[in-house]
Amino acid sequence: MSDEEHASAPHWSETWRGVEGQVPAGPAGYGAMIDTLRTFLDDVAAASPDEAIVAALTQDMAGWSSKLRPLAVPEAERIFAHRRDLPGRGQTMSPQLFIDEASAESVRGHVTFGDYYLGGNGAVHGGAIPLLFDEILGRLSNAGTQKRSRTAFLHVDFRSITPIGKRLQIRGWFEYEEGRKRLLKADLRDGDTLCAEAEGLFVELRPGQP
Ligand SMILES: CCCCCCCCCCCC(=O)SCCNC(=O)CCNC(=O)[C@H](O)C(C)(C)COP(=O)(O)OP(=O)(O)OC[C@H]1O[C@@H](n2cnc3c(N)ncnc32)[C@H](O)[C@@H]1OP(=O)(O)O
Repeated sequence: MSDEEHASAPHWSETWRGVEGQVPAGPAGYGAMIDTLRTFLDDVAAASPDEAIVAALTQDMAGWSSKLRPLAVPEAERIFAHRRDLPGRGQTMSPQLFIDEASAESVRGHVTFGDYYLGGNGAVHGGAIPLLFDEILGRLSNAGTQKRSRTAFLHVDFRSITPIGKRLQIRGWFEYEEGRKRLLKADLRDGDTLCAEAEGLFVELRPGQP
């Protein structure tokens, strides 16, 4: 999918676009590069390569690292994880989250964990699921306000295995706000099956707090 198609696809609602503000300009094709990287990581995880492939791949990857290293920039100028117009914010640490509907109070989306996120026996790794919840609730907590917050705690209950390779539904919503504290909840479902649910406390940062 091209960057232009990403931008017009219904994965990122106009509502969140409005409340999250501007996204950094990046080179054309950045989203497609990240998609390719995701597919690559899934392929690496699923493959059993021979010695020749391992040697060639190691050399190719080292070559790309030496091209990228001199291009490193300070955090504020980075594109990776800052492209909020792309599913998964243009990063590969957590799975590609598609936002289907969002407001300042709630969000609904879908996600498919690739082979890269496998824990064992077809189930998603138990550390990847809190990452997804932190991502969706962290964004929701900050949607609609200039007052940024950080996760103080994130409680996750794993209710049944989360399958690899299936399109799953995720929801997040505000429970209440009390002073600087914002309590949010989320759940992750495979059709009618509840896979996991989360409760997170997000605390609004004071001026100057990192
Ligand atoms: C392009 C980018 C896109 C952006 C898109 C980004 C999406 C991803 C977002 C991910 C967000 C993250 O993962 S953030 C990274 C992970 N989180 C962190 O690193 C946070 C580390 N912790 C901290 O910095 C701090 O502990 C804070 C900010 C959370 C709170 O410290 P503080 O500001 O000094 O506040 P403090 O006075 O202690 O607490 C305020 C109130 O909250 C309560 N409180 C505080 N912590 C807790 C706690 N763990 N459990 C219960 N209650 C707590 C206190 O009792 C108090 O209640 P009362 O007495 O007032 O009733």
